[in-house]
Amino acid sequence: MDGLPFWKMHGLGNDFVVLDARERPITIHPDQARRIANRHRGVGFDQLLVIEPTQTPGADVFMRILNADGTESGACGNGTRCVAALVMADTGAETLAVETRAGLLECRTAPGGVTVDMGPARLGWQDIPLAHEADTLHLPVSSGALSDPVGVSMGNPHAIFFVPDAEAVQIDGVGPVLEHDPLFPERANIGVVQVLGRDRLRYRVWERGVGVTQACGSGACAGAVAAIRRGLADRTVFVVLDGGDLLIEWRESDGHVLMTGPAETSFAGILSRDLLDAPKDA
Ligand SMILES: N[C@@H](CCC[C@H](N)C(=O)O)C(=O)O
Repeated sequence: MDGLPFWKMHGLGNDFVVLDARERPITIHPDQARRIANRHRGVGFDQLLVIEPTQTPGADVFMRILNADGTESGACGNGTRCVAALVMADTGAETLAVETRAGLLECRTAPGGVTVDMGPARLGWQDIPLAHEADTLHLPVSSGALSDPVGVSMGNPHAIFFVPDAEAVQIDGVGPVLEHDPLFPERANIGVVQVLGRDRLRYRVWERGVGVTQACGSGACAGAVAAIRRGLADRTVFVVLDGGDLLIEWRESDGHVLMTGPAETSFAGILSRDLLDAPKDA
């Protein structure tokens, strides 16, 4: 395979390699994704995003999402803002419909970035999914000082633990244990939330398939939904992540979650052939 042009983008430090497969198909094997994700020998990313054509009525592009460990996810909030910003800058449009495995996401330019309608928060135990029936407002899972989380699917699985001090949680210790808990057959993104006020939440994350990241857009949505379900926050909240703030609204009329935040391009480059050569675990 020849070298491939890419963009390096990020949303609040959650960083992406973005590939454009609209004109020419691009298949990335998990082993290739892991090589590109390597921050010493590759380019480094939290997620690899592939923009693909779509036949779905109403959709402008399809976005494939690969984690740094090569696994695929249904949702990536920060990545959706970045892909939307990139394509909208290219076409001059102010709106874009991005199809993902989790559904069609309407995006529009907003002051300081992009607003994404992340679709409805899904709250059934099969939606997360869980290994067995359980109340998603009080999941029966714990590790160390973390217990009694709320389960939310934003198209990908999230467990949100409420804590008195988010900074005190050793997220890289407890995160991998909880990510692989048998309650989560597809593993889960693990978030801790400290309520700073009814309109302000502090959120830290251990991302499924990645580890600690500076920000997780779908996780910020899940954190807001969890806090609202528990009666701890209003319908519109700022979520404070390591990389900055996102504005999240859980709309009462249709249950959709709206996320607003920045999307930035760091640089453009070419993925070298050695990163793309025949997959080692094909
Ligand atoms: N960083 C993303 C979430 C990416 C996917 C996640 N790690 C998963 O496996 O579900 C975001 O901004 O939402």
